[in-house]
Order: sequence, then structure tokens, then C-alpha cells
Amino acid sequence: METISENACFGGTQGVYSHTSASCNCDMTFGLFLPEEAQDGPVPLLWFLSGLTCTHENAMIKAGAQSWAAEHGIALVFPDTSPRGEGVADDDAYDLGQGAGFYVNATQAPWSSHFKMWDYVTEELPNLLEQNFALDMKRQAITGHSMGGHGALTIAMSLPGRFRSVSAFAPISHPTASDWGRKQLGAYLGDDQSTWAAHDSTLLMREKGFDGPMLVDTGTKDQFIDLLQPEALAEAVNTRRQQAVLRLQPGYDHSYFFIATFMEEHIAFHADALYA
Ligand SMILES: N[C@@H](CCC(=O)N[C@@H](CSC=O)C(=O)NCC(=O)O)C(=O)O
Repeated sequence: METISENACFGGTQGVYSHTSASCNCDMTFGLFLPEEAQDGPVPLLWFLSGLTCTHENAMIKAGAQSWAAEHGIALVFPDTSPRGEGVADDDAYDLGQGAGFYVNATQAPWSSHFKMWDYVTEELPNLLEQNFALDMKRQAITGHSMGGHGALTIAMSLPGRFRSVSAFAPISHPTASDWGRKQLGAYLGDDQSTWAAHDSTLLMREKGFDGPMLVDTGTKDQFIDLLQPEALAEAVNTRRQQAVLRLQPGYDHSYFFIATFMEEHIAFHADALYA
């Protein structure tokens, strides 16, 4: 693992690190904020999965998360959203290929040789973090934005016991029924739509739900709201009687201004679960 940068931040350290990823078969970069408390022992960890076109950097510099994480003594990890590099397949469209990994393991050419973001985020990166930093991996929570909200919800529901709480900002909630989903799941997983269901939070909510608290915010003026389909997830939450708070925030759009506005509440929500 190589240290790219480390900066003092709200009493802790904001680091950026790169490493050779076996899952993605390329070098991967991630951001990690460690609060001051990490100097004395392992601290709980909150994952932030980012959306389309993002690298590890967008949320790290725009979400305003570090101050609230420092207040609660929680570490934050900001993974990249896809494999990258010259030898890695890409597409001209912003919503496929590099910057658009969709948190799945691709099985189809030309994507399958690098696009293993599910394995990267659920296995390889957690192991690397545990081995190299003062993190209490028994106390993890997960959140994300848009494509990353989709990743947070699907990963949390698929790995019972791993995360104590899940939240999302404007998640893609029903990708098997959305143009933000059908295109990517088809490209990465192929035409057999039965393989897509494991990556749809509305379908996972209908099937199994999440064994902990859930918080989801979406703005009423989100320019992508028809692609996100918050109403599909809400209906599934209702039917399952899942413990959840789903909010439509009046006037907010899809941007990081929206995320930064509600970050304090999301981190306090996760802190309640991580310190219970
Ligand atoms: N370029 C596209 C839209 C890209 C976009 O809005 N990306 C969002 C995530 S969308 C869902 O995953 C984002 O987080 N962008 C980075 C940022 O820093 O804002 C278009 O123009 O339509």
C-alpha cells in the first residue's frame, strides 16, 4: 500500500492511499479519515460509496463529513467507484465503465477482467483496512449517494450482521426497472435478468430486508428522481414493515449541497447504532 497524502483534519487525519487490487486487477485509490481517537485504539468505520462519475475524491472533499465523524470518533472510508487505467475497459457514456462500476462483479466481456467492485468493497478493501489501520471492523456502518446509495443498500441487505446501520442519499432504488440500472446490469451481468435481482434494493427489501435501522433522504427537486424511484423502495419497506426512515426533502436536488446539508444527521444516525 502506498500513501499518496495525509493531512491533519478536525483533529484527525485525512489520508489517501493506493494499492494493487487483486479483485480489480489494477491499482485502486481510496480515501480514509481517521479521527483523533484512532491514535488510542480501534474506532468504528462508516463506508461512503460514491455515485456515477466520482472517484474516491468527490465525497471526501465535498460532503462535509469529516467534522461530524470527528465529533463522534468515527472513521470514514471513501472507495473509488470503479477500476481505472489504460488497460481497463471503458465506454464513452458517463454512466458505464470507468466511474460507473455499480458495485457488482461483472461476468461479461469486456468488463469481467477488472470490474469486480462487489468483491473489492465487501472483501478486499475491508481486509486491507483491518490489517493497516486502527479500525474496529465489528462496528461498521454504510452509506452512499445515488449509484453509491444503491451499493450501500444492496450490500447491507446482502451481508446480514456486517453493518449495524445503513443510510443513503438519493439512492438508485430499483435499478432493474430504471435506465440507471438496466443498461449497466445488462452490460456487466448479461441478459439473464435473474442475476440482476441481487443488485436491486427494492427487490432485496421485498425478499429479506435489513437487520437494523435504515435512513434514506431524497430531494423533491432531484433532477434524476424518475431514475431513482424512491417510491418503489418505500412501497417495499412498507410491505415488509422494515425499520426505516425514508424522507423526501423539499427543494433539494441531486448535488453534494444536498448531501452536505444532511450529512450531520446521517452520521449521528450511524453513531447511535455504532455506539449502542
Ligand atoms: N454527468 C452526468 C451526471 C453525473 C452526476 O450527477 N453524478 C453524480 C452522481 S449520479 C448517480 O450516481 C455525482 O455525484 N457527481 C459528482 C459530483 O461531484 O457532483 C450528467 O451530466 O447527467
